[in-house]
Amino acid sequence: MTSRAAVVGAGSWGTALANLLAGKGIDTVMWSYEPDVAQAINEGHANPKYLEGIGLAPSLRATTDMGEALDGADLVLSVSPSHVVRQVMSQAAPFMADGVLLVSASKGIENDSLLTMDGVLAEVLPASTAHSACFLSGPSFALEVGKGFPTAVTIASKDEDAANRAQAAFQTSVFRVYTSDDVAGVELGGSVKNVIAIAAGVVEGMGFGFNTQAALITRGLAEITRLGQALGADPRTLAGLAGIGDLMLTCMGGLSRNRTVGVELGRGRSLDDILGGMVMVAEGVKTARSARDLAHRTGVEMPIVEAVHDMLFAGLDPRRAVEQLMLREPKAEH
Ligand SMILES: NC(=O)c1ccc[n+]([C@@H]2O[C@H](COP(=O)([O-])OP(=O)(O)OC[C@H]3O[C@@H](n4cnc5c(N)ncnc54)[C@H](O)[C@@H]3O)[C@@H](O)[C@H]2O)c1
Ligand SMILES: O=P(O)(O)OC[C@H](O)CO
Repeated sequence: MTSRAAVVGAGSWGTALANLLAGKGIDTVMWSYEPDVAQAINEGHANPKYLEGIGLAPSLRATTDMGEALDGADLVLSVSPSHVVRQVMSQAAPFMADGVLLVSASKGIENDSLLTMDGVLAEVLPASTAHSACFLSGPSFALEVGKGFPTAVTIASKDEDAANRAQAAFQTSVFRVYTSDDVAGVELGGSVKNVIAIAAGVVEGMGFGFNTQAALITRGLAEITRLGQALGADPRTLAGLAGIGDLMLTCMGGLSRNRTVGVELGRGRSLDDILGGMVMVAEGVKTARSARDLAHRTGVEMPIVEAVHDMLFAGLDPRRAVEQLMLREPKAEH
């Protein structure tokens, strides 16, 4: 049973999950990159920068000292933006005790290495810790978890006992946790849906309607499933919470940062301008590069991912992108 948790990352998701653990009576300490965030959590029991309007458990503490955050922890939650996970968890590794339960809740594919977080963590953590690592994903806006809205997620691990322990640590009456042994499916579903959500936002920003959204979500899932299968994922995972579940939430939910980036792109704003005005991370932007590169490497056709990449990084006009997708060579659906 988990008695002491360290949450490495004090953004929206780290704060919501740390608050959930602390609310269960687990002694929980967060590591924050930003001193003002740690101060707000310790003194105001709130994180207004990343989780506005949510009061936090008074027992929840935060520090910028990694050793202090990890001291005595039997569960470590890695929940930084994916492009800094390698660096942050390398810093955390020397403070992690043998046999610690490592849970990762970040969603993304690293540029260049093209690794999802399981691959990144395997390179920076001891083999035994990485082998039993768990990956939490599914349709879960931090703000709604913070408000206690009923939510369901999947935790995948190659180690069944570790998955069961992580399930027990996070399960509450409003946070239902399923287990899975399909790490690849859970990781790829959670990462590539962010790229499709940017496309869904573009469609919204251009003023199109439900027909276009439904087509995009369905064909987006086909791309995710094709890539997943090429990389060893179980297609049933992609038909579950970490696949279609999270894809629907992120493509349709107004709280999504990725969808918001797309809406603004569709309205004609430049990427630099959009990102310059955002405090939080939109993982789909960097993952668009990685997903496109993975598609090329595996020979998997991913035209929506390709279009998002080109709108973000190659100046493709959204109107032209839609036209190109609609006028691809006619084909059978499956
Ligand atoms: N927010 C959500 O609703 C949600 C839900 C599920 C999964 N996730 C995933 O959780 C991960 C974390 O996202 P978030 O939403 O909590 O982040 P966020 O955008 O709310 O906050 C960004 C965090 O990154 C930190 N940071 C910035 N630069 C850093 C650096 N150089 N080194 C270390 N830390 C740095 C900031 O201090 C802050 O804690 C992402 O992979 C995201 O996809 C988020
Ligand atoms: O706000 P987004 O787009 O980063 O999505 C957050 C979560 O991944 C939803 O499950």
